[in-house]
Amino acid sequence: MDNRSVRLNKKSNLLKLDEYMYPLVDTDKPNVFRNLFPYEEVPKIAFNDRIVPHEMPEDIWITDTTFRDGQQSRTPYSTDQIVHIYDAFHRLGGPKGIIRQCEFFLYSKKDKDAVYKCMEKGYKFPEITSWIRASKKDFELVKEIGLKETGILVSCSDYHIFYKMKMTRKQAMEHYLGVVRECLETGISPRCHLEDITRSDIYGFVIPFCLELMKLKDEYGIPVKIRACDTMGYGVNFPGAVIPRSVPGIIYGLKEHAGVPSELLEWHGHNDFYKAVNNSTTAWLYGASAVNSALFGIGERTGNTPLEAMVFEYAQLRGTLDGMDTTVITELAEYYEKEIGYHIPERTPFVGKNFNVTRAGIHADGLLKNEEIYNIFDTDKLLNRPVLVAVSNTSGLAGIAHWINTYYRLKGDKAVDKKSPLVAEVKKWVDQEYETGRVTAITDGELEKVIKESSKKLNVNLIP
Ligand SMILES: CC(C)C(=O)C(=O)O
Repeated sequence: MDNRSVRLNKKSNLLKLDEYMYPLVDTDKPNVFRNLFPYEEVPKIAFNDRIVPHEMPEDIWITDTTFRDGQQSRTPYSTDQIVHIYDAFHRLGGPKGIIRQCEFFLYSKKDKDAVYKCMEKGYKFPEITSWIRASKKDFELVKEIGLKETGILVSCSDYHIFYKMKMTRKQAMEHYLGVVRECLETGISPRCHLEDITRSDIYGFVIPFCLELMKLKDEYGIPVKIRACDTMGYGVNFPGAVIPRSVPGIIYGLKEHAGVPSELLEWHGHNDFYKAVNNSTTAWLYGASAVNSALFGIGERTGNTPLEAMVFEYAQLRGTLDGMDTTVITELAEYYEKEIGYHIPERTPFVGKNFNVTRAGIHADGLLKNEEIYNIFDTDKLLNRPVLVAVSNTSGLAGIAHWINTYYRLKGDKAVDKKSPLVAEVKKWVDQEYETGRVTAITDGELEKVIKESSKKLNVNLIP
């Protein structure tokens, strides 16, 4: 006789044997997956060829950690800067709140001031949420400020449990459940940050732990969120890769075996292996409603999933921007460069100075005939960034005129053409440069200088 109990799978409406109820596997020694992470060698990606089905939730959204993970890795923002960026996120995310939440530290007076000032805006989105030390006093503080949810660190790999916390899995789980219960007792919804999930024992620790968390959710009738943190960027999205590195495998396990509903499931990625964006999109595709990100990817070490990238991933997967105003991304990039003094690397997609600049003569020639040939989309319309053709020995008068018009945003009767004396003067300088043996590209700064000098010489005032 088979004594295992049965439970209803809400999705398929079929009764399933509780063989999928995973007990905690307490161990004496940490499982550090030496086969995948030999430390003195490059980590390995192994396959078992188990294929996980796609299951993108009906609603997906982006959450932001610019003021938490982002700030951890750079000079803190001033209160005014935080309020400015929060305001921009509100406009960028649009009325449907695709940028759903922003998380804030609550440690210092400055942190709290920023929260109060952002709350004063009265915006529905992004919701303001917090990150605190997991203590009763701090839960009370969250409540006092008037927030509904807080992040709590529940590191889940044996690297953290054994080496950092010096605990066993059982002790760690009991400790975390006690903290989560305390949080729920205060009436605050906990967001459990499962740090280092891509090096953790998914079926021996993560799933049994999340099953307990879901029980607490039901007991208190308060949402308990699971944030799967790929702390070291080890996650991969290749079909058939093994857990704990497989993003589809982790999301599948959390949903199907721990019973975490999509709307309580969030992915938090890091970019150590250049995979942050793809892994986050993969988390959406396999059933997490939320992906956590930071503006321009600014976060610990190589950074987090860039928020602006997920805006464009959203639009590509959904076929609509759903009310997001993408031109705010360009405003934010200018604000970072001019007001915050943060230099965005030139080749950064969507925001770098050169992201839509064509340099090669042959490409520039195509672009001048029809910009769609070498531009990813209408970057002028969507990002307020007209496509730019860099000036070189092959530019010709038309290329130089195009550069001047786009760089200085001259339109209509203000625009110059190839008959303009200013254009001829600049071309004279460019030709001289290459005739005297120059082999490098001409920079924007050099052109600005020549244009300024030529305008003065010709006594024209075309440039704003
Ligand atoms: C500290 C934790 C929550 C984190 O940000 C991460 O795992 O990346």
